[in-house]
Amino acid sequence: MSSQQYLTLNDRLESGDKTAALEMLSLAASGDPDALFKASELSLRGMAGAVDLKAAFDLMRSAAAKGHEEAKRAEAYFTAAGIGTQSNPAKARRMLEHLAGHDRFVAVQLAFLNHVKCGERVRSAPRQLVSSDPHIEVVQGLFSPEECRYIQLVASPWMEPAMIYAADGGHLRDPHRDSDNMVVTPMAEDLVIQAVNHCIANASGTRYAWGEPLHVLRYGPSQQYRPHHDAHAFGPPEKRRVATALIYLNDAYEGGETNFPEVGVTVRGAVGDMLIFHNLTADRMPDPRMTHAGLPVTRGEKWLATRWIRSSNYFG
Ligand SMILES: O=C(O)CCC(=O)C(=O)O
Ligand SMILES: [Fe+2]
Repeated sequence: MSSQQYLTLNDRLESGDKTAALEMLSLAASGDPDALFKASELSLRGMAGAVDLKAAFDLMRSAAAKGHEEAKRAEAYFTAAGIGTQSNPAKARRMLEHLAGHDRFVAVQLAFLNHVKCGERVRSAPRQLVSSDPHIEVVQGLFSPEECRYIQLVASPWMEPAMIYAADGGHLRDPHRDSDNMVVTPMAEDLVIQAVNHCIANASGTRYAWGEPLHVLRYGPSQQYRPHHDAHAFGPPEKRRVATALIYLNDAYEGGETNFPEVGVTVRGAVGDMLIFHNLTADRMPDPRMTHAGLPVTRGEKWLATRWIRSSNYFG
Protein backbone atom coordinates (compact mmCIF):
# COMPACT_ATOMS: atom_id res chain seq x y z
CA MET A 1 0.00 0.00 0.00
CA SER A 2 1.19 3.53 -0.76
CA SER A 3 2.30 5.70 2.17
CA GLN A 4 0.15 8.67 3.16
CA GLN A 5 3.12 10.96 2.59
CA TYR A 6 3.46 9.70 -0.98
CA LEU A 7 -0.27 10.11 -1.71
CA THR A 8 -0.30 13.68 -0.42
CA LEU A 9 2.77 14.61 -2.47
CA ASN A 10 1.33 12.97 -5.55
CA ASP A 11 -1.91 14.97 -5.20
CA ARG A 12 0.13 18.15 -4.93
CA LEU A 13 2.15 17.22 -8.03
CA GLU A 14 -1.04 16.53 -9.99
CA SER A 15 -2.50 19.87 -9.03
CA GLY A 16 0.59 21.54 -10.52
CA ASP A 17 2.52 22.28 -7.31
CA LYS A 18 6.12 22.28 -8.56
CA THR A 19 7.70 22.37 -5.09
CA ALA A 20 6.27 18.89 -4.52
CA ALA A 21 8.76 17.47 -7.05
CA LEU A 22 11.80 18.09 -4.86
CA GLU A 23 9.98 16.73 -1.82
CA MET A 24 9.17 13.62 -3.85
CA LEU A 25 12.90 13.20 -4.54
CA SER A 26 13.68 13.36 -0.81
CA LEU A 27 10.94 10.84 -0.04
CA ALA A 28 12.47 8.62 -2.74
CA ALA A 29 15.89 9.01 -1.09
CA SER A 30 14.36 7.65 2.12
CA GLY A 31 13.48 4.46 0.20
CA ASP A 32 9.69 4.82 -0.37
CA PRO A 33 9.00 2.52 -3.38
CA ASP A 34 6.18 4.64 -4.89
CA ALA A 35 8.27 7.79 -4.49
CA LEU A 36 11.22 6.06 -6.20
CA PHE A 37 8.96 5.15 -9.14
CA LYS A 38 7.58 8.69 -9.35
CA ALA A 39 11.04 10.26 -8.94
CA SER A 40 12.21 8.18 -11.91
CA GLU A 41 9.45 9.73 -14.03
CA LEU A 42 10.31 13.23 -12.76
CA SER A 43 13.99 12.74 -13.72
CA LEU A 44 13.02 11.42 -17.14
CA ARG A 45 10.80 14.43 -17.81
CA GLY A 46 13.12 17.00 -16.25
CA MET A 47 10.49 17.98 -13.70
CA ALA A 48 12.87 18.10 -10.76
CA GLY A 49 15.92 19.74 -12.28
CA ALA A 50 17.48 18.85 -15.63
CA VAL A 51 16.49 15.69 -17.53
CA ASP A 52 18.66 12.89 -16.12
CA LEU A 53 18.17 9.53 -17.83
CA LYS A 54 20.78 7.72 -15.75
CA ALA A 55 19.05 8.89 -12.56
CA ALA A 56 15.70 7.81 -14.04
CA PHE A 57 17.06 4.32 -14.64
CA ASP A 58 18.74 4.04 -11.24
CA LEU A 59 15.61 5.22 -9.42
CA MET A 60 13.48 2.73 -11.37
CA ARG A 61 15.87 -0.06 -10.52
CA SER A 62 15.72 0.86 -6.82
CA ALA A 63 11.90 0.92 -6.91
CA ALA A 64 11.93 -2.52 -8.54
CA ALA A 65 14.36 -3.85 -5.95
CA LYS A 66 11.90 -2.68 -3.26
CA GLY A 67 9.21 -4.84 -4.86
CA HIS A 68 7.26 -2.18 -6.83
CA GLU A 69 5.52 -4.28 -9.52
CA GLU A 70 5.21 -1.59 -12.21
CA ALA A 71 8.84 -0.65 -11.63
CA LYS A 72 9.93 -4.24 -12.27
CA ARG A 73 8.29 -4.08 -15.69
CA ALA A 74 9.56 -0.57 -16.35
CA GLU A 75 13.15 -1.51 -15.49
CA ALA A 76 12.95 -4.11 -18.25
CA TYR A 77 11.35 -1.62 -20.68
CA PHE A 78 14.08 0.96 -19.99
CA THR A 79 16.69 -1.76 -20.48
CA ALA A 80 15.23 -2.66 -23.88
CA ALA A 81 14.84 0.96 -24.98
CA GLY A 82 18.22 2.08 -23.63
CA ILE A 83 16.86 4.74 -21.26
CA GLY A 84 19.70 5.65 -18.87
CA THR A 85 21.46 2.40 -19.64
CA GLN A 86 22.88 0.52 -22.63
CA SER A 87 20.02 -0.84 -24.78
CA ASN A 88 19.90 -4.60 -24.26
CA PRO A 89 16.67 -6.15 -25.60
CA ALA A 90 17.81 -9.73 -24.89
CA LYS A 91 18.45 -8.89 -21.24
CA ALA A 92 15.09 -7.09 -21.03
CA ARG A 93 13.34 -10.16 -22.34
CA ARG A 94 15.03 -12.36 -19.75
CA MET A 95 13.96 -9.93 -17.02
CA LEU A 96 10.35 -10.13 -18.23
CA GLU A 97 10.45 -13.94 -18.50
CA HIS A 98 11.42 -13.92 -14.86
CA LEU A 99 8.33 -11.79 -14.03
CA ALA A 100 5.90 -13.71 -16.26
CA GLY A 101 5.33 -16.40 -13.62
CA HIS A 102 3.37 -14.05 -11.38
CA ASP A 103 2.59 -11.07 -13.69
CA ARG A 104 -0.13 -12.07 -16.14
CA PHE A 105 0.15 -8.92 -18.25
CA VAL A 106 3.84 -9.66 -18.80
CA ALA A 107 2.99 -13.25 -19.72
CA VAL A 108 0.48 -12.04 -22.35
CA GLN A 109 2.95 -9.47 -23.65
CA LEU A 110 5.68 -12.10 -24.15
CA ALA A 111 3.30 -14.52 -25.82
CA PHE A 112 2.07 -11.80 -28.17
CA LEU A 113 5.60 -10.59 -28.96
CA ASN A 114 6.25 -13.74 -30.99
CA HIS A 115 3.38 -12.73 -33.29
CA VAL A 116 4.55 -9.17 -34.00
CA LYS A 117 5.46 -9.18 -37.68
CA CYS A 118 5.47 -5.53 -38.72
CA GLY A 119 9.30 -5.69 -38.87
CA GLU A 120 8.99 -8.19 -41.75
CA ARG A 121 6.36 -6.04 -43.48
CA VAL A 122 8.42 -2.83 -43.46
CA ARG A 123 10.00 -3.68 -46.84
CA SER A 124 7.11 -5.54 -48.45
CA ALA A 125 4.13 -3.32 -47.53
CA PRO A 126 2.72 -1.49 -50.59
CA ARG A 127 3.20 2.26 -50.49
CA GLN A 128 0.95 4.90 -51.91
CA LEU A 129 2.53 8.29 -52.46
CA VAL A 130 -0.41 10.62 -51.89
CA SER A 131 1.66 13.76 -52.48
CA SER A 132 5.38 14.01 -53.23
CA ASP A 133 5.82 17.69 -52.35
CA PRO A 134 4.84 18.06 -49.55
CA HIS A 135 5.50 14.45 -48.68
CA ILE A 136 2.37 12.48 -47.68
CA GLU A 137 2.51 8.71 -47.98
CA VAL A 138 0.47 5.70 -46.91
CA VAL A 139 2.26 2.45 -46.00
CA GLN A 140 -0.55 -0.04 -46.48
CA GLY A 141 -1.19 -2.79 -43.95
CA LEU A 142 2.09 -2.22 -42.12
CA PHE A 143 0.44 -3.40 -38.91
CA SER A 144 -1.74 -6.50 -38.54
CA PRO A 145 -5.29 -6.22 -37.16
CA GLU A 146 -4.01 -8.05 -34.05
CA GLU A 147 -1.21 -5.53 -33.54
CA CYS A 148 -3.79 -2.73 -33.85
CA ARG A 149 -6.08 -4.48 -31.38
CA TYR A 150 -3.22 -4.92 -28.92
CA ILE A 151 -2.55 -1.16 -28.94
CA GLN A 152 -6.27 -0.50 -28.29
CA LEU A 153 -6.36 -3.01 -25.43
CA VAL A 154 -3.29 -1.53 -23.74
CA ALA A 155 -4.69 1.99 -24.16
CA SER A 156 -8.36 1.38 -23.22
CA PRO A 157 -8.12 1.64 -19.42
CA TRP A 158 -6.23 4.95 -19.66
CA MET A 159 -8.32 6.86 -22.18
CA GLU A 160 -9.42 10.29 -20.95
CA PRO A 161 -10.47 13.62 -22.50
CA ALA A 162 -7.55 15.30 -24.33
CA MET A 163 -6.09 18.11 -22.22
CA ILE A 164 -3.44 20.75 -22.53
CA TYR A 165 -1.32 22.12 -19.70
CA ALA A 166 -1.89 25.73 -18.73
CA ALA A 167 0.95 28.07 -17.73
CA ASP A 168 -0.16 27.88 -14.07
CA GLY A 169 0.31 24.10 -14.08
CA GLY A 170 -3.42 23.33 -14.28
CA HIS A 171 -5.20 21.44 -17.08
CA LEU A 172 -7.60 22.69 -19.74
CA ARG A 173 -9.66 20.88 -22.34
CA ASP A 174 -7.65 20.92 -25.60
CA PRO A 175 -9.38 23.50 -27.86
CA HIS A 176 -8.25 21.66 -31.03
CA ARG A 177 -9.55 18.19 -30.29
CA ASP A 178 -12.37 16.73 -28.27
CA SER A 179 -11.22 13.12 -28.59
CA ASP A 180 -10.17 10.95 -25.68
CA ASN A 181 -6.51 10.08 -25.61
CA MET A 182 -3.68 8.48 -23.67
CA VAL A 183 0.08 8.48 -23.87
CA VAL A 184 2.20 5.33 -23.70
CA THR A 185 4.95 6.70 -21.44
CA PRO A 186 8.38 5.00 -21.33
CA MET A 187 7.29 3.42 -18.02
CA ALA A 188 4.46 1.68 -19.89
CA GLU A 189 6.13 1.16 -23.26
CA ASP A 190 6.14 -2.62 -23.25
CA LEU A 191 8.15 -4.67 -25.74
CA VAL A 192 5.21 -4.97 -28.15
CA ILE A 193 4.72 -1.19 -28.23
CA GLN A 194 8.50 -0.80 -28.59
CA ALA A 195 8.41 -3.14 -31.58
CA VAL A 196 5.59 -1.03 -33.07
CA ASN A 197 7.64 2.13 -32.53
CA HIS A 198 10.68 0.51 -34.18
CA CYS A 199 8.51 -0.40 -37.17
CA ILE A 200 7.29 3.20 -37.41
CA ALA A 201 10.93 4.39 -37.38
CA ASN A 202 12.08 1.86 -39.97
CA ALA A 203 9.15 2.45 -42.31
CA SER A 204 9.56 6.24 -42.09
CA GLY A 205 13.36 6.37 -42.42
CA THR A 206 13.69 7.90 -38.96
CA ARG A 207 15.14 6.64 -35.67
CA TYR A 208 13.31 5.01 -32.80
CA ALA A 209 14.75 7.46 -30.23
CA TRP A 210 13.49 10.46 -32.22
CA GLY A 211 9.86 9.59 -31.58
CA GLU A 212 7.69 11.11 -28.88
CA PRO A 213 5.80 8.59 -26.77
CA LEU A 214 3.03 6.92 -28.76
CA HIS A 215 -0.36 8.66 -28.36
CA VAL A 216 -3.60 6.75 -28.75
CA LEU A 217 -6.71 8.71 -29.76
CA ARG A 218 -10.37 7.69 -29.74
CA TYR A 219 -13.03 9.82 -31.42
CA GLY A 220 -16.73 9.21 -30.85
CA PRO A 221 -19.57 10.62 -33.01
CA SER A 222 -19.11 14.37 -33.75
CA GLN A 223 -15.60 14.38 -32.26
CA GLN A 224 -12.75 15.73 -34.35
CA TYR A 225 -9.23 17.13 -34.41
CA ARG A 226 -9.64 20.64 -35.79
CA PRO A 227 -7.18 21.97 -38.41
CA HIS A 228 -3.76 22.30 -36.81
CA HIS A 229 -0.06 22.00 -37.46
CA ASP A 230 2.03 19.39 -35.66
CA ALA A 231 5.25 21.48 -35.73
CA HIS A 232 6.03 24.81 -34.05
CA ALA A 233 8.61 27.42 -34.99
CA PHE A 234 10.03 27.84 -31.50
CA GLY A 235 12.84 25.86 -29.88
CA PRO A 236 15.98 24.43 -31.52
CA PRO A 237 15.27 23.27 -35.13
CA GLU A 238 16.35 19.66 -34.42
CA LYS A 239 13.71 19.48 -31.67
CA ARG A 240 10.88 20.34 -34.07
CA ARG A 241 8.50 17.67 -35.27
CA VAL A 242 9.97 16.77 -38.63
CA ALA A 243 7.35 14.11 -39.39
CA THR A 244 4.13 12.59 -38.09
CA ALA A 245 3.11 8.94 -38.29
CA LEU A 246 -0.56 8.00 -37.85
CA ILE A 247 -1.67 4.38 -37.57
CA TYR A 248 -5.31 3.63 -38.26
CA LEU A 249 -6.28 1.06 -35.63
CA ASN A 250 -9.83 0.26 -36.77
CA ASP A 251 -12.33 1.01 -39.52
CA ALA A 252 -15.72 0.65 -37.82
CA TYR A 253 -16.65 4.31 -38.24
CA GLU A 254 -17.89 6.84 -40.77
CA GLY A 255 -16.42 10.29 -41.36
CA GLY A 256 -13.16 10.80 -39.50
CA GLU A 257 -10.88 11.04 -42.53
CA THR A 258 -7.54 12.81 -42.22
CA ASN A 259 -7.73 15.97 -44.29
CA PHE A 260 -5.01 18.30 -45.60
CA PRO A 261 -6.97 21.35 -46.77
CA GLU A 262 -3.99 23.20 -48.32
CA VAL A 263 -2.89 20.18 -50.36
CA GLY A 264 -6.46 19.15 -51.18
CA VAL A 265 -5.93 15.61 -49.95
CA THR A 266 -8.19 13.41 -47.78
CA VAL A 267 -7.04 10.03 -46.49
CA ARG A 268 -9.27 7.27 -45.18
CA GLY A 269 -6.86 4.68 -43.75
CA ALA A 270 -7.64 0.98 -43.64
CA VAL A 271 -6.84 -1.03 -40.49
CA GLY A 272 -3.05 -1.18 -40.00
CA ASP A 273 -2.21 1.50 -42.57
CA MET A 274 0.40 4.03 -41.54
CA LEU A 275 0.15 7.58 -42.86
CA ILE A 276 3.45 9.44 -42.77
CA PHE A 277 3.88 13.12 -43.58
CA HIS A 278 6.64 15.71 -43.32
CA ASN A 279 5.90 18.85 -41.32
CA LEU A 280 8.92 21.08 -42.02
CA THR A 281 10.31 22.96 -45.01
CA ALA A 282 13.96 22.53 -46.09
CA ASP A 283 14.97 25.30 -43.67
CA ARG A 284 13.17 23.42 -40.88
CA MET A 285 10.30 25.85 -40.45
CA PRO A 286 6.72 24.58 -40.17
CA ASP A 287 5.50 24.02 -43.73
CA PRO A 288 2.24 26.02 -43.98
CA ARG A 289 0.88 23.48 -46.48
CA MET A 290 0.86 20.81 -43.77
CA THR A 291 -2.13 22.00 -41.79
CA HIS A 292 -4.36 18.97 -41.29
CA ALA A 293 -7.42 17.80 -39.44
CA GLY A 294 -9.16 14.65 -38.27
CA LEU A 295 -12.64 15.32 -39.71
CA PRO A 296 -15.66 14.78 -37.42
CA VAL A 297 -16.65 11.16 -36.94
CA THR A 298 -20.29 10.76 -37.95
CA ARG A 299 -20.86 7.16 -36.80
CA GLY A 300 -19.02 4.63 -34.68
CA GLU A 301 -15.67 5.11 -32.99
CA LYS A 302 -12.35 5.92 -34.63
CA TRP A 303 -9.13 4.66 -33.02
CA LEU A 304 -5.78 6.08 -34.06
CA ALA A 305 -2.18 5.95 -32.82
CA THR A 306 0.05 8.98 -33.40
CA ARG A 307 3.81 9.23 -33.19
CA TRP A 308 5.28 12.71 -33.60
CA ILE A 309 8.89 12.47 -34.72
CA ARG A 310 11.79 14.88 -34.13
CA SER A 311 15.18 14.80 -35.86
CA SER A 312 17.14 14.21 -32.66
CA ASN A 313 16.55 12.14 -29.54
CA TYR A 314 13.33 13.08 -27.79
CA PHE A 315 14.52 12.05 -24.31
CA GLY A 316 17.80 13.59 -23.15
O1 LIG B 1 -7.30 12.06 -36.50
C1 LIG B 1 -6.61 12.33 -37.46
O2 LIG B 1 -6.81 11.81 -38.55
C2 LIG B 1 -5.50 13.34 -37.33
C3 LIG B 1 -4.70 13.18 -36.05
C4 LIG B 1 -3.63 14.21 -35.92
O3 LIG B 1 -3.57 15.16 -36.64
C5 LIG B 1 -2.57 14.07 -34.89
O4 LIG B 1 -2.66 13.13 -34.07
O5 LIG B 1 -1.64 14.91 -34.86
FE1 LIG C 1 -1.75 16.38 -36.25
